[in-house]
Order: sequence, then C-alpha cells, then structure tokens
Amino acid sequence: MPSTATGNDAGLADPLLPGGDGTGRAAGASSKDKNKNWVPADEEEVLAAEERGGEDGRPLLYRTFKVRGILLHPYRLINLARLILIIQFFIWRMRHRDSDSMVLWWITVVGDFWFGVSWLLNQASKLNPIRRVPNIALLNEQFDPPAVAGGGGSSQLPCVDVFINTVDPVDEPVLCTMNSVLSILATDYPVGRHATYFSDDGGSLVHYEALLETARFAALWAPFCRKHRVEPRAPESYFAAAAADGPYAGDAPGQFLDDRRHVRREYEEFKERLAALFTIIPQRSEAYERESTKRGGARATYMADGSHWPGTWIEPAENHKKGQHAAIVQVVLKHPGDEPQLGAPASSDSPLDLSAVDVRLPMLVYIAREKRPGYDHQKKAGAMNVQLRVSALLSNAPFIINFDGDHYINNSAAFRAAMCFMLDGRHGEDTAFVQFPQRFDDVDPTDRYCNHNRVFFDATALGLNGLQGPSYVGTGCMFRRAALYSADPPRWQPGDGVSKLPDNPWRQFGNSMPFINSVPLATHQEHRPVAPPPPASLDDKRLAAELADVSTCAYEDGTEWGYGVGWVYNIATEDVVTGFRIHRKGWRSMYCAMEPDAFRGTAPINLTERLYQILRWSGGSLDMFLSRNCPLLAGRRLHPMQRVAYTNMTIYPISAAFIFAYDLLPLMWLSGSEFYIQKPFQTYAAYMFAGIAMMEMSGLVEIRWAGLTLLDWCRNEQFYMIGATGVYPAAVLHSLLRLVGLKGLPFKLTSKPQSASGGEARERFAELYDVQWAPLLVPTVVVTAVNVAAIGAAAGRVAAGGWSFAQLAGAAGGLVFNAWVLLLLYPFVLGIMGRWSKRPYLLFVMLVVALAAIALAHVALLAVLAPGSVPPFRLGRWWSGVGAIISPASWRF
Ligand SMILES: O=c1ccn([C@@H]2O[C@H](COP(=O)(O)OP(=O)(O)O[C@H]3O[C@H](CO)[C@@H](O)[C@H](O)[C@H]3O)[C@@H](O)[C@H]2O)c(=O)[nH]1
Ligand SMILES: [Mn+2]
Repeated sequence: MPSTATGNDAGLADPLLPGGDGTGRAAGASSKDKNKNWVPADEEEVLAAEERGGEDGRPLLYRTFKVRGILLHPYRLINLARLILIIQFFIWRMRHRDSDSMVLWWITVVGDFWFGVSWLLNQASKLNPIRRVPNIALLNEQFDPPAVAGGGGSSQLPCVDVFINTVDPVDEPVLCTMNSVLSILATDYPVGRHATYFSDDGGSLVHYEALLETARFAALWAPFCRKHRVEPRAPESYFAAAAADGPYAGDAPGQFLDDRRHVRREYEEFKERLAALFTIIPQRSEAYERESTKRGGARATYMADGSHWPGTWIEPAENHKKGQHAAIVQVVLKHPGDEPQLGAPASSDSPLDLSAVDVRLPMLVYIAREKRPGYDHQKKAGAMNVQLRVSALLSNAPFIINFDGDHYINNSAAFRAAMCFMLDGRHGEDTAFVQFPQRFDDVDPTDRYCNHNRVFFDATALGLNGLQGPSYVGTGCMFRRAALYSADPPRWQPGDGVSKLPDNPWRQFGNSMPFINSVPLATHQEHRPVAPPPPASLDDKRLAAELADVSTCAYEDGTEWGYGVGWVYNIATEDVVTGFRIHRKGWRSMYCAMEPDAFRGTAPINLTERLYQILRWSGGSLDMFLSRNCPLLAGRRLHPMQRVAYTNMTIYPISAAFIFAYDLLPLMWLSGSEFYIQKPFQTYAAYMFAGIAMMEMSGLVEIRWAGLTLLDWCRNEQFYMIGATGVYPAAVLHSLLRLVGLKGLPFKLTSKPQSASGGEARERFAELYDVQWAPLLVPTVVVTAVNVAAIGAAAGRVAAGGWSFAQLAGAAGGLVFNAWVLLLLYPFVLGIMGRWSKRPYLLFVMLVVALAAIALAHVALLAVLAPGSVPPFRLGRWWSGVGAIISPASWRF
C-alpha cells in the first residue's frame, strides 16, 4: 500500500520543530498557540544520536518537550508555597485548639488534613509535564520507504492486531460501530501488517452480517481513501465535512469530485443495507421457520445460507440467548498476503479508476465468545482476553491496539505515531503501551458535563508522561503483546535479557498448546519481516477447534487470565488497573496527543448517564485501591511519583465523605447559639483565603501550559464538585459492599447517541435535555437546596435588621461560600431543568423568587417569635465549608 514520507502526517508536523512544514489545517493555528509554551528537552540526546550517526540503527523517532521556564518555575513555586502554607496552617490549628465544639473542630481538622493530602497527591504528579512528538516522516524513512512502482513489500513496520468491542447493535448503533471498522480497514498502515478482531458480546447475527456488508463496502472505501488520501476514514464523519475541506493530498485531483460523489452514493446504499438488516433477518427467519418441517419448539434465527445462527436468537431460546450461546470465530476477510494488488481501471460498473491503487483489505475476524450461565463474563476485560488468544492463533502481532466500538480512527497516521514510541532507541523496548487522548465528537459546545475531560487529557496525562507514563484509559491505546502476557521489561530482565516461558505455562496461560507456542514468538518478533498467519502446523479443522476452545468460558478456569495475564478482572473498570499491573512490573508508557486527533468517539451528554459513567469509574478506582492491586502494595519497580499518582487516581472518591459533610454545614445554623469552629476566626479565614487563592493561581498557570481555556478549567472544578456530592458517596458505598462480600452496585453500558438515521431525525444534543430521575441525583439536589436556603435565610436576617457591620461582613463571607457551591453545581441544576435549561435566565428568576420566599418566611418567623429568643447569626459554620473548595478537582472525577 502506498505510503510516502510526506503523506498523511502533514497536519501532524510539529510546529515546534524548525522545518516543521506547518501545513496544518484550520486547527494548525490553535495548535501552534497551544505549543508555544513548550521547549525542547532532549537536545543532548539529539546531539549524541547525531554523533553516533544512527549506527546502532535505532534512530530518535520522537522529540521531547518541557514547559518553558517562565511558566514552569512559577508553577512549581506557587505549589511549593501552598504546601508550606498548608503545613503552617496545620501547625497553627494544632496550637490553637480552641473551638465552640471540639467534636466539630476535630472533624474539620481531619477533613482539612484530608484535603491537604489529596491536593498534594494530585498536584505532585503534575510538576514535571512532558510532551512527546512523534516524527512520522523519519519512521517512514527508516521502516517504510516509498515503494518502487506502487509496491508495498519493502515495509519493515511491525504487525498490529486491532481489537474492537461492542455489545448491542441497537444500544451501540451498528452504523457507528461499522464506521469505526471502516476507519480501521482503510487506515494508513501496510495492509498485510494489521488484522482486526471484532468482538461481539451480544452474539448477534446483525453484527455478523453488518460486518459482511462492511467488508464488501470497504472494498470500495479503502481504495478510495488511499487514492485520494482523504481524512478521516470513517465515512460518516468524512461526508459530514465539506468536500473542499483541507488541501487535496492525493495523486488524482482531477478525478476526486467524481469519485467522491460515486462513493457517497454507494455509502448511502450501504447505510440502507445496514438498517435493513433489522428487518431482513427476522423476515428471513420467519420464512425458513415456515418451511421447516420440525414445527413447535424454539423459533430459530437463520443465516443467509439457511442454517441456524449459533449465537443469540431474536426469540431467545436454550443455548441461543444472551448469556448462553456457543463461541463463534469467523474470518470475514482473510490475510491478504504481502504483495500489493492493483485494482481495475474505470469501467461502467465501477467508475473509479483504481489501476494505480492497492485494493487489498486487511484481515478481519468476527468473534463472539462463548457465554454460559454460572460464569462471570467479566464484561469488556473478558471479551478482550478472548481477543488476545484468538488473535495469537491467527496473526500473533507483537503490537495490539484496542478501541471501544464507538471510537474511530480520525487520523490515519496514528498507528505510525504509536510505532515511533515503540521502535525508538531510547525507551522503545521498555514501553509497554502508548496511550492516546480520548476525544469526542458529539459533545455540546459548552461541554456542560465536562465530557472532554481536558484537564486530565491535556494536563494530568502530560504530568504522568514525565514520570513512568500515562495510565491506560480503556480505548485508543497500543500495547506490546508481551507486556499483556506479564513479561518483564528488558530493563528489569535478569541475565540475558530474554524472557522465557515459565516452567508450567499451562497454569499461567491455559492448556492450548498452539497458544502457548505463540507466546515466545510474540515476544521476539518485533522485527519479524512478515506475519505468517495462520500457524503452519495447524490444518483448518484443528485451527477451528482450537479457536473455539480458547473462546470458551471454561478455558480460563484455574489459569492466571484476568489476574496475572491479560486485562484484569473483578473490578468495575478494567483499564486503570490493567495499566497499573503493567507499570508495577517496571514497564513504562508514553502519551501521544496528535493533531488532528488520532481517534474520536462518542460521549454521554445526558446528566444521569454521565453520572453513571463517573460512578463506574470512581467505584472501579476505589475497588482497585482496596484490592491486591493497591498502589501502596506495588514493589520497587513502580516509580515513586507514579505510586503517588496511582494513589491519587484510586483514593479520590473518599473525599466525598468530607465534601458532602462540608456542603451541608450551612444547615447547622438553624439551631444553637453563636458559634465558631476555630478561634481566632479571622486567622482561620485568612488561611482559607490564601489557600484558595494559591490553588486558583496554580490553576491559571496550568491552563496556560496545557493550552486549556478558562471554561475547560471551570468545567473540571464544577464536575468534580457534582461527582463529589452525588456520585462518590455511592462509589464508596459500592466498594464497601464489595469489601464485605456483597455484589456492589450494578454497572451499566454507557448510552450512545442514537443516530438520526433511525426513525425521524432527532434534534441535535437531544439527550442533553432528557431528565432521567435516579437516586444518584438526590444528594446533589439536597446540597443545592440547603445552600439556596442558607442564602435566603441570611437575606431574611439582613432584611430584619439588627446586624453590626462586623456581622454583616462575616455574613457576606459566608454567602460567598454558598454562592460558590451553587456556581459549582450550576451545570447540575441546568441538567435537572431539562428543556427549561435552554433558557438559563429562567433559573435566575427562579433563584430570586426562591430566595425572596425564604427570606420572607424567615422575617415572618422572626416577627412571630419574641425578639431575643432567636439565636444570633452564627457565621463560623458557613465558613468551615470553605475547605471543600480547597479540594482538588483530581483525576477524571
Ligand atoms: O460486557 C461488555 C461491556 C462493554 N463492552 C464494551 O466496552 C466498551 C466500553 O463500554 P461503554 O459502556 O461504552 O463504557 P464507557 O464509559 O463509554 O467507556 C469508558 O470507560 C471504560 C471503563 O469503565 C473503558 O473501558 C472505556 O474504554 C472508556 O471509553 C464498549 O465498546 C462496549 O461495547 C464489552 O465489550 N462487553
Ligand atoms: Mn464509550
């Protein structure tokens, strides 16, 4: 397949590097802006490499950048100053154990201490942010020089197995999933060097036939993409953009518009065929069922050739329903071989001239693993471990990249970018995975629920990148297969540096001999010239039997799958913990953000859905902290600061307990007498203010180096607070239930946007305005109400008069806290307003009305009760809650 050094990485060219060709698209300007605060950090390495003259054959395939000193030094300094302040604050509090209630005093000491520690955990791993920029042109020069006369056989790029996962063709719209598949089949990587493994956890015939349709359409789509070098290679997104977007990059500008028009028509027909599967399959099954002589019993679902579908049936039946069906492994597209095949010239049937284009398609395999009642299927992790074994038998690539079903390749140079890190001479061999940021298409413009997670993906991840590497976040991550098999990284390997199979590989890997034989191959084949799938030693029949065997539930019984090998089990989220298991072995990881984005996916923009997603993440994190994968238990191969970072990532939901309590503190002033939690109160307040101010200052510097907007930062703070009030308490509950041996909360699939093609076109961002009530919403509603009531009551007090200036000033301070909490919860309130939130001013009207009503009620109450019987206003209690805001908006909520 044609791949030239100047190909698709045009937009990728590093604007920081002298000579970067800067042909970025519209985004180029903004990325330049984003990068202007970064300077090279690897000049010595570069010089040394130049001196060696590349003799050792391992060129420097990426450049390293650090934050410009003018931002980095103040950033570190502010944080150091804040640390000193916090320590000083605690010393001061310990020396002034003076309060109207020592019980509350201790609670707030513990709470403030916790916030101090969690802030430190969160901040410490961000102090040395590092960006790495792959040099794809150099990679191509070294490993994939332009082929002579359209050939592709000279490529030395290693093989990649691509995993993609889905469960349900309706909940996860099949069109979206197939777009992802198309983007993979058409990506810019040597066709014979990657194979795609599609895992269908629903075992649905719709998926299987959709894949057949997709393979058929890909025969046109992939060559079209190659010929004209179009981007992105997911047709839905490609056709959504204007035809003239970006410069033309192919070799046949004259034919482009005609070809595009033709392919677009074919794509529309392809879409119709996909949609029709939902009616064709039941109709066909009806027809066969009528013909069938055996009447009565279960009504089967039939494949096109008239045989029973081995997976789940439309009408569930014994051995053909969700959670109970046989394993299916079907090769949809065979390995195409390594010789390029040019297509046909234009003809009346096929108006595209493909005579200069390689028309091969990469290998594509459908997998539905076996499901049996009585087995815990371990969701995505279970599916991926089956993919790992099946792919080992079929193509056994040394590298693996995995995608959620709703994530497509947006920049087809992405695989090559990842290879720059894997093949680099410095840390390449010790790099277990390359994580790309998650980016999303369908998020509302203001990103109300912080789906973009920019603070994590553009700041925190770069901090980790300067340590042992970013955590694994579930999708868009390229792995070294050996690392998933729990091999040691070369730098920690004893003796000759060659990892060997354990004495008893069956205990570790299960009893498939072909699989066990594939393991050492995967470790040493990085530079294997050509993939030889399938293993020559197996004939088709034995191979089929072996494939079915490694896809059964029982295969993993008594083995290390899910513990020591593959993706990790028994946890609400498999991602962070799997990355951690690899890091604790001493591997490192790399972070690769590129322009245009490597991959894009969909995100839940409904409030309730989003909260459930956060519940799964925070519950999973805490599960991890309380499991044998607790970061505090890892050995010395885990970088000390990486341990700090993982501790932060897993323990953060605990903050919920304190934040929730602090948020409710305003309640207390409804009874009792004048009251201070900490005396002298003025000093306490001054510390609080200084602490908050320094944290916000550090945040402002951070958004500068990370290239974020103020809105990104606010969203992060807001959603941290929303999660902390409503979701983290549930996550803590979940983990406690599990600790005592109960099941914990059920976790559900994250909902996907339903595309307009099904039924009548839906309004854009419709899900944003759906209100789905769930218990998860209640705590935050309560906190909101309490804070509104507090402001209203204070207003009543003021209206009733009788306050000294000092009291007024104090009350104002308290009100700032209440207003702050409300500001942080603002997106949540918009969410429960549903459609009304399209007119946010209504919210302010409502707020004013509510405040007035509460204030009036309060005045009335004061008038009814004898003056003097009402306790004076107690501002101390409002104040203590300020501590809540000192907490870090950490990890991804
Ligand atoms: O039994 C299951 C359940 C889920 N999936 C797949 O797992 C992926 C992620 O599931 P989804 O419900 O979309 O979760 P999200 O919250 O969108 O996923 C985020 O969070 C997960 C961890 O909780 C990570 O695994 C994902 O990569 C990350 O994008 C999807 O492709 C699913 O099809 C399966 O294959 N089998
Ligand atoms: Mn998702």
